Amino acid sequence: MPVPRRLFRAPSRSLLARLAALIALLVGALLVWTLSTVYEQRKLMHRHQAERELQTIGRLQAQAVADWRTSRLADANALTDDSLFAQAVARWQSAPQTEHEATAFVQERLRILQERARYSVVSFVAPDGTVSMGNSSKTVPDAEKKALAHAIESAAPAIVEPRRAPFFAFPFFSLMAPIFDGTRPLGAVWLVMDVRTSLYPLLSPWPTASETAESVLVQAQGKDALLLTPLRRHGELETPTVVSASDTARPLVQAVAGARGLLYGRDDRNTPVIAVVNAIAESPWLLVSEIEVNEAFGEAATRELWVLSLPVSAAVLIAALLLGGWQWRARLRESALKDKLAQNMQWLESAQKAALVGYYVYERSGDTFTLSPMASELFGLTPEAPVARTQWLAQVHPADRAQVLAGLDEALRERKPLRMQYRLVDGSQERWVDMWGEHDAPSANARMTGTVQDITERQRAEEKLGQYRTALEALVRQDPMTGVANRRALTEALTVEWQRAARIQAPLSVLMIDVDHFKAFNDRYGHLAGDECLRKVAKALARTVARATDLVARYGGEEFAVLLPATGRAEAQAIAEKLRLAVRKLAIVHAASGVATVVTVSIGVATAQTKTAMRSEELGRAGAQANAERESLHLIHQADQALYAAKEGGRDAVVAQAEAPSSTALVGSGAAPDPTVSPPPPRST
Ligand SMILES: Nc1nc2c(ncn2[C@@H]2O[C@H](COP(=O)(O)OP(=O)(O)OP(=O)(O)O)[C@@H](O)[C@H]2O)c(=O)[nH]1
Repeated sequence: MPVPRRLFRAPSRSLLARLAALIALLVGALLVWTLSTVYEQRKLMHRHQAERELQTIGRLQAQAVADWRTSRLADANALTDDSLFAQAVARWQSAPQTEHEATAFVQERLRILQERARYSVVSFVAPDGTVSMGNSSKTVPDAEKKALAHAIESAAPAIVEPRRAPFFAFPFFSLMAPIFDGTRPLGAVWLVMDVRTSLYPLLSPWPTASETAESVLVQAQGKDALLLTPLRRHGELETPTVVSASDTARPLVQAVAGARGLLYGRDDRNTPVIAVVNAIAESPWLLVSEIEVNEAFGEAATRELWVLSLPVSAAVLIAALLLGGWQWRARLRESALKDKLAQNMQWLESAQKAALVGYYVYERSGDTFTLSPMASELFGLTPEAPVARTQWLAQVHPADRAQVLAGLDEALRERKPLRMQYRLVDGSQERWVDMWGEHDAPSANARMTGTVQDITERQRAEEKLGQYRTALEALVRQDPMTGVANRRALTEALTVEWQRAARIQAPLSVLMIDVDHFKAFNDRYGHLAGDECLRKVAKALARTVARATDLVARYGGEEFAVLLPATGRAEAQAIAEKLRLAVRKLAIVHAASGVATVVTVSIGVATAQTKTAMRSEELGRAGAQANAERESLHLIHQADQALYAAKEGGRDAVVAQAEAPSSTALVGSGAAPDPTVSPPPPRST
């Protein structure tokens, strides 16, 4: 029955593996995309956070600087607005030698101011710039002189921006607080503050221990930026430091140019920085707070990268573990399969040994056989080494070699399955093998694989069985008492011979032989003697018929029949006569016979002149068989009638059936021709 084709075919393993790889790739890409998006968002968040922090710091520092500056101005204003102090100064100036009280008052006031507000220098400076009181006695520097003049002129404190000057060993910030006696300028109080301990600390507080964050105060000098406080990396300002306006990338320059708030730029080392610019209220100062971009959120970005790479690493680790596990499982399965295969091979080997079956591979390219151990044992060759065709052929029985070689060549040439049985030479013995072979799929190097089985025992058993069968068949067709053929054998043989005779248009004769007065013989000599008599008669008959194709049969009781193929009427009669005489010659005493003193036989002869072969063929195979059986019986009947006539004629005689008036009457119609003698009366028994 044809196997129905499956509508759905299970996908192959390689397709599944490719699909899994594609899905893994897509999942990986999605994961990377998600993580990179999250990373970018978090990076932005950190940037905003850093920017906010910087803005807050800048604002706080600017406020502190503004407060500081306001305080200084407040101190100066307080002096300028202090009329008592101005009067005391006026008195002191008018009579410095005598106005001790005024002098002391001025000195005390200045001392208190210095100690309270921690000024480095608090001196009174005459309008010409000479320090006339306090812990200095020199002329103030030029900048202070200018400020003094400006302060007197504007009647308000004047500021000299922070700087370093040879007058002091430290960078300082100074104010000139003008003192007036009414409208007359008396001079000014010079307030000097060491900015290292007062102003600088206001610029240094950062919430984190930053390495690159710094704040610097700048002031416009034309279009350039003048540094009022030092850059952290550059140390103390020894000389006025000016950053050129051409250096537009620097936040300091951008601040001077008017930029405020948050901006990005590069520092003097061209390192990207983020800066915030705050103007100091009521002053020309600008506070620029900056930090390297990398420090502001580079680390956070790196940290984020690390954090976000964790899921990726975990995924990769899990994937690696899964892959490893899968590989491990595959290895285990492979090893289990190998064990199973080895076991199966062992079983196969054992089964092959038990069944005496081996297998082989025949490589056409090299004309070699590779034999399994069992096959090698069968052929008596070395196992597992390729065997040349000639070597293999040498093991085949010489009588079978040509046929075996032709069979193999034909199978190879016509790509047919191989099937042959042949003998092998096994020392002095012969062994039979059954060899099967199938071709592999078409390829350049044609291969044939197959089995070879030792069938010697089977062959022997079959031979024996054949012998038994033949013997049995002979027994079935043999009369056990006399040893000649029985009635069944006669009937079969007669049908066959009749057909042959009809085919070759040869005559066929049948003799019916009956022992005369055998009842009387039995009665006289007993049944055992009767049996012996029958055996002797049968032997005599069998001995007397000449040809191998003649068949002597015991038809029943004391009656025998002889089938004489290709024997005409006259010849049959002659043979019948010889048989009759042969029985007589036995000389078996029969005192009770009314015919003779010895046992005699009567013989009826019937001959079929088969001119009807054509007609028989026309009947067809089954019809011819039935016709043959019918005509055979008819022939026997005719012989029997002739025998009857012989008995009637006095016994110990041969009577032939009468010549047939026409051949058709004999074979086709079933109507029996008349015998030469008139119909005999029933035989006496
Ligand atoms: N001993 C012995 N007798 C047999 C055997 N078969 C048949 N008979 C006997 O053969 C005898 C045949 O007798 P009948 O048929 O009357 O014929 P007949 O006495 O031979 O007389 P005719 O045939 O007329 O000459 C019978 O008595 C049978 O019992 C056998 O196998 N052995």
